[in-house]
Amino acid sequence: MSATLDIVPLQDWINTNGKPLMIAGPCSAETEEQVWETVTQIAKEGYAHVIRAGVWKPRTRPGSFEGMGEAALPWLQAVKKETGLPVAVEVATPEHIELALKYGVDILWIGARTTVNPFNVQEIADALKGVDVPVLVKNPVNPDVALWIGAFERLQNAGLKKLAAIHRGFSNMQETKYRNSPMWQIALELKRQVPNLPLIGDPSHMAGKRAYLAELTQRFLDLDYDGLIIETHRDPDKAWSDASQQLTPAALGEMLRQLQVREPDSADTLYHSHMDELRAKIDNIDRELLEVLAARMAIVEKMGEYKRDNSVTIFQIDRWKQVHASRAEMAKKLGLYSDLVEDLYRLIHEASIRKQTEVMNSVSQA
Ligand SMILES: O=C(O)C(=O)C[C@]1(C(=O)O)C=C[C@@H](O)C=C1
Repeated sequence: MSATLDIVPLQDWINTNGKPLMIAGPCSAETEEQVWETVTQIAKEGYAHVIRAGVWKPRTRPGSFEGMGEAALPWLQAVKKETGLPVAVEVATPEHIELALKYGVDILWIGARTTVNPFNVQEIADALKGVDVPVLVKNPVNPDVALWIGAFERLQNAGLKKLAAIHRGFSNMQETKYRNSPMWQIALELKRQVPNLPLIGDPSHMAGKRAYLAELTQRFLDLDYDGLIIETHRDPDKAWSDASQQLTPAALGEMLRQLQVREPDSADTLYHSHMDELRAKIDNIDRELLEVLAARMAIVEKMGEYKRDNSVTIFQIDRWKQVHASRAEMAKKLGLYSDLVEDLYRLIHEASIRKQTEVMNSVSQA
């Protein structure tokens, strides 16, 4: 599947001089002074193209700081005037949109907990009809590419063309290294289905801890993301929200300087001729791989016919356990990722069962 969206390229609405878009700012706008100090330090560092700050905060449980609301918007207006940097805030309701636009907010984003709900997204889209403002959409908390794309389609139907996606990771049940699981394949699938949609990485919410910010940011850059949104606070440990994932504007500058920014392609012809050779090899290997898979499937089909004609069940647990275990052993010896081979055989087994079910439901030729 793929979706066609009419998107204004990122560089046409924000000039980053060809560099990845960098959105930085505190998790929440807490006080006028905190916003002022944090943003002046960011501006001094010189890496940010946009300032972010949470004004309305969706919190997991009631009772924690839920944002300063409208009172914080003039503070953002003031730092925008002082630094010349555009400002971005999260919106979740038509009222938020009305207020944000009233105070000259330049970029809006829709949070992960809002993207999950098509009713909310539709309300936001309706409120934005006729407004030419860039809107960034965070991935829904559950790993559902179609739901994420659906949010863009709703905004597009309302006439919005300055759109971008933010990958902040996905909620998980158990304790994991990162607060939100990256599930890179979901974001890459979004990019495959909507290639012209800019993709921005959010290492702060993905990591949940400042110690992991650098490695995640490097991953985003290596996967050729178009930008980053990172939380930074003048005094991170005293932040009113997300204290453990923020770092000072100077520390963020230091982190960014340590990163390797690689190019999406090379101008070197030697590089291209080597790559072409290697890609031709991969093309051949993939053809062989698929031919082997087709040969396996033909045997599976034959087995289905014998099972049908002898009234034997499709699923053969003992044989399957044996296949599973022996392939895992082979994978280990070959130095292959064990989860790759496990996933592969799960898919192969599913396909075998599907094929044999088709055979069972067909009439015997005998
Ligand atoms: O060995 C069988 O009975 C098969 O049908 C083949 C196969 C497989 O794909 O390897 C498929 C289904 C069974 O559950 C076990 C194994």
